[in-house]
Amino acid sequence: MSTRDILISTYGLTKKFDSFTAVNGVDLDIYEGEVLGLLGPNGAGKTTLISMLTTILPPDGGSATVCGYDLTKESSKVKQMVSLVPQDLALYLTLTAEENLSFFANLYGLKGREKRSRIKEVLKIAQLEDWANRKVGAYSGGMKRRLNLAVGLLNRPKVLFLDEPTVGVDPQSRNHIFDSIQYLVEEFQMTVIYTTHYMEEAQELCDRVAIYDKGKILDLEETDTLLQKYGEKQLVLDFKSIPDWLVQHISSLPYVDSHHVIDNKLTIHSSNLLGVTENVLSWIRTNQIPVESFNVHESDLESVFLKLTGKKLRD
Ligand SMILES: Nc1ncnc2c1ncn2[C@@H]1O[C@H](COP(=O)(O)OP(=O)(O)OP(=O)(O)O)[C@@H](O)[C@H]1O
Repeated sequence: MSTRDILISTYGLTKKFDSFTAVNGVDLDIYEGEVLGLLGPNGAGKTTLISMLTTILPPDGGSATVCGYDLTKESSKVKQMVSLVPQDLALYLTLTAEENLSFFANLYGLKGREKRSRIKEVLKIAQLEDWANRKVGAYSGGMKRRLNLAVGLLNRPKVLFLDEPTVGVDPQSRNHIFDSIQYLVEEFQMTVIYTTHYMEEAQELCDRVAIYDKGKILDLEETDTLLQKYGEKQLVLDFKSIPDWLVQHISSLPYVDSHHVIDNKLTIHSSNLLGVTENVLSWIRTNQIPVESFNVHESDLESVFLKLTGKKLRD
């Protein structure tokens, strides 16, 4: 349990579109200065949840506080504390990055020296200083996303919501986005809520990950804890053909928790991947059973998601 301050709390937060419930009674505490991953497939309701927390959509049920302010009764205060970097790009392609930022800075009421220094600051964070005077139409998809992030930082939010910021982004820009997030947390103790359906990103970037599906949080823990609770480590062996006696004997070997056979592929689950691999391979060698190939799979958030929902993240 963290001793850090809770910055956002939701209680039964709900959003419906006609008879369809997109967010279904979400209870959630988010700590100050953490990067929280909201990991779920397309259509899980991630955008809808963060749209409510940034006052873009009104909830239909439940309640929430953001930075101590009530989400519905004090929505204008909440608005000053948060920023949402949306999936869709809201940029003017015929203007330069600096002109785009100037336009959005005006909307935030920034003026004069403060406006100029804020624009400089966000261009630096997004690592776009060298491109500041180029028309955005000439930018790559990844650079546009970084500029979108820069726009979202103009009001120096306490809480930054990033909605799938790396979809369709080249690896270099993805790394820039990750660097920017780490800088924001270290330099400004910013709280970041990061939605994604890429488990590698959640695993790499986030302090805690909420496994989210069908508008519900199924579990929320540090990544390592999720992996320990639900992760499956597997040894997969491919044979030309599998003798029945082999399958019958395999469960009696040390560290074999469970196993199954599909076609000529034997999958063994174990909490001790090294132990099971040594034992199974040694037994197979002793019995001179020809193996076509073998693979070991460490547990990852994909297997956590599979365990909790019965389906893959990107079906
Ligand atoms: N304005 C709307 N009217 C009706 N249904 C909506 C609306 N907005 C979202 N939905 C539905 O709510 C569900 C959740 O959508 P949401 O965009 O929140 O999911 P998501 O997890 O962010 O996925 P994606 O990454 O695909 O956007 C989807 O089934 C979507 O079709």
